[in-house]
Amino acid sequence: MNVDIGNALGGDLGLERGDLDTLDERVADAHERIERGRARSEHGYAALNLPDTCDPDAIRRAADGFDPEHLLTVGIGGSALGAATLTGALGAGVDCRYLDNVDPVWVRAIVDEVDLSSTVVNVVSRSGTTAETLSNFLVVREAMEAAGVDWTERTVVTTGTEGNLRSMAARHDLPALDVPDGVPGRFSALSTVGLFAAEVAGVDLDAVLAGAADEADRLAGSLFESPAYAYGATTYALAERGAATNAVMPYAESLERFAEWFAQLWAESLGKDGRGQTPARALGATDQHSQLQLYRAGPADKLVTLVRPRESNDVGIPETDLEGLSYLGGSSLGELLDAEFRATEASLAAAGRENVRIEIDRVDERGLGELLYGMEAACVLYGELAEVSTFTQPAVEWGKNAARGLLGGGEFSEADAVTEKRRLEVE
Ligand SMILES: O=P(O)(O)OC[C@H]1O[C@H](O)[C@H](O)[C@@H](O)[C@@H]1O
Repeated sequence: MNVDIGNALGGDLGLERGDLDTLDERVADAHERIERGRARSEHGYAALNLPDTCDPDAIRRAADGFDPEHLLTVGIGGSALGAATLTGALGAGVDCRYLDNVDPVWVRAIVDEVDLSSTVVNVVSRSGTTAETLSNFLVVREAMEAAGVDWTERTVVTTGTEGNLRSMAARHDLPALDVPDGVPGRFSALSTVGLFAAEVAGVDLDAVLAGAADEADRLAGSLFESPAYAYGATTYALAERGAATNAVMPYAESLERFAEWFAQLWAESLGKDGRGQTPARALGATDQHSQLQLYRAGPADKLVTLVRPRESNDVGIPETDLEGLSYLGGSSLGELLDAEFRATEASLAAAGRENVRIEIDRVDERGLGELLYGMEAACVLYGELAEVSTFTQPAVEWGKNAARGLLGGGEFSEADAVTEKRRLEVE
């Protein structure tokens, strides 16, 4: 992964090279703290050891013998987005669907659409208690029974060492993968959680982990020596100067889910104590024709993160004698995309709007391993610099408790707030 922070300097928010030189002393301290956490496998920091600790053979064993047409991953948040990112970018072999919402119309449509007799279901929940995931799984299980499909033959469970799902796996003798200790959901893409779906979809897990390991080897005590830390430190420094939003804009359709995964990582990890940076999702070149207006000419409170592969397959643009379009003929869609990318980057910089360029060589296993690991390490560094508790999500838990209380799942004081809702209705 290559990170170019040149356009983060000298813009409207006033970040200069000297500021980064000063910040670098704090990066050195933060790096030491991170390395200490990794050495002791502390909660959260353990995620940065996954390139070494993840056992791809265990994942391959769990997937062995399945050759499905469809893979239905039932999970939400960190239990779906890592897998969705990897299979969205790399998994061409199998139709991968993610039941990560409980919209009844949508769930019913998916369950009706797939051939359940040729589907593998991976139910994923670290806690084993997430209402959306368990409810969706019960719906899928019932649909399989109704279709005469033995769900116990087609279900793989990924969960913690205890909880409802673990007991169900034991009761029905289902293949079960462990969510590793100390790895929060949004940092679990490079574990059993993200990699089972990838394996079923034909992704080379060793190459993903090798890419991640390369990025891990590049963590160092200076932001100028580590691409991941360059990104983490720069985003932090810009946020401190008013970059309240970080718009992540991959220039590859296959990386669209990456922006979604990044949004959870950044929002849930860093949105604490009145601090944080709002992740926005954009896609190049499509969103040049919509959101870019705001990014270039709206409030100067944003950073745009442009992400792209350096190489990809290309499609030639046929010659045309249509007036005014002949310049396109003989060129290619790849050249057009590249020109759009560089033009957007320059247009933001010319308007004083900070942007960062992140590149991987290709959208392949190694590139995705580098990118996912690099962003996780960047996030952990940002959290250290901002002094927030990166690996917790109390605000999310509050909402979960309130919903559970409303559904009669126990006494939760948070549910009381629902009845106290302020109203000012206009009809
Ligand atoms: O894996 P689970 O325990 O089902 O959790 C799934 C998701 O639920 C919560 O809302 C957390 O905030 C997320 O970080 C987590 O990824």
